[in-house]
Amino acid sequence: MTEAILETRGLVKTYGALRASDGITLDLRPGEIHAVIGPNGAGKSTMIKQLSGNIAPDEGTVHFLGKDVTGLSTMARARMGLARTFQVSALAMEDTVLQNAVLGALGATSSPYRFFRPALKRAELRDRAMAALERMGLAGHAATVVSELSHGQRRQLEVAVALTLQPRAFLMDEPMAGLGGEGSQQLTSILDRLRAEAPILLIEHDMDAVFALADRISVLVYGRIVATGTVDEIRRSPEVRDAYLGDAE
Ligand SMILES: Nc1ncnc2c1ncn2[C@@H]1O[C@H](COP(=O)(O)OP(=O)(O)OP(=O)(O)O)[C@@H](O)[C@H]1O
Repeated sequence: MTEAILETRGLVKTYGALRASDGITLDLRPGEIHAVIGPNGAGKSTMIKQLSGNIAPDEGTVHFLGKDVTGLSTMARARMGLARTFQVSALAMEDTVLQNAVLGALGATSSPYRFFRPALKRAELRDRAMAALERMGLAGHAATVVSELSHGQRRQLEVAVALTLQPRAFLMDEPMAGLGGEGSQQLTSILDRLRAEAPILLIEHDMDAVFALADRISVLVYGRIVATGTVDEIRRSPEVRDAYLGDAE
């Protein structure tokens, strides 16, 4: 079996009597998009926060690149190459596209004295930032202030900022939210290409995007994974239809 890039085993997170994560075991393999779907309140965000390190599980482990990272901070995981995007837009709206990308690249450097680096190093950061912008088709907007970008372009910039981290895996929480049809189609084709760079764990309500992109889908209901399979397997599963898809098709 291919070795997983990211893996959870038996994650449990409780809030009072509520088991928001109830023994979640799943993995993310090289080159894939693994989508996690489920009704509102199923525990998708709680799960992804445990993967990124924003909250600690009560039980269970998270392994990234073969290392147990359960006790590591979000920053330590990010420096290992775990990139989280889209939960809350972290862009500086009054700065330019390039300034945002440079800040992202700066965040990826590990020295605590990074703000005192000589100008020469800054040129490296700038090059890395420009390369990421070029790959997202934003090089022509490098000098544009972020608040002037369209919604879809901001999402592209968020991906570019994540790319400056030279990520080994992406965690994406509802990237299609708030995008119109054209915007989600554009982002869908970007994510489609991005999986070759690093696999993507994708939480998404837009089922068109999920069915178009996912190599595997896991269905989360009341904090438990009730099924994992290919798009066809999940579409055909009566259990999944009952639990989640309902009248979606
Ligand atoms: N900090 C918290 N304190 C108490 N309860 C919480 C907390 N965070 C989440 N919950 C509860 O845990 C459950 C799972 O929430 P979570 O946000 O993970 O679900 P979700 O699947 O991401 O939902 P949505 O699709 O609506 O974003 C919900 O019942 C929620 O009310």
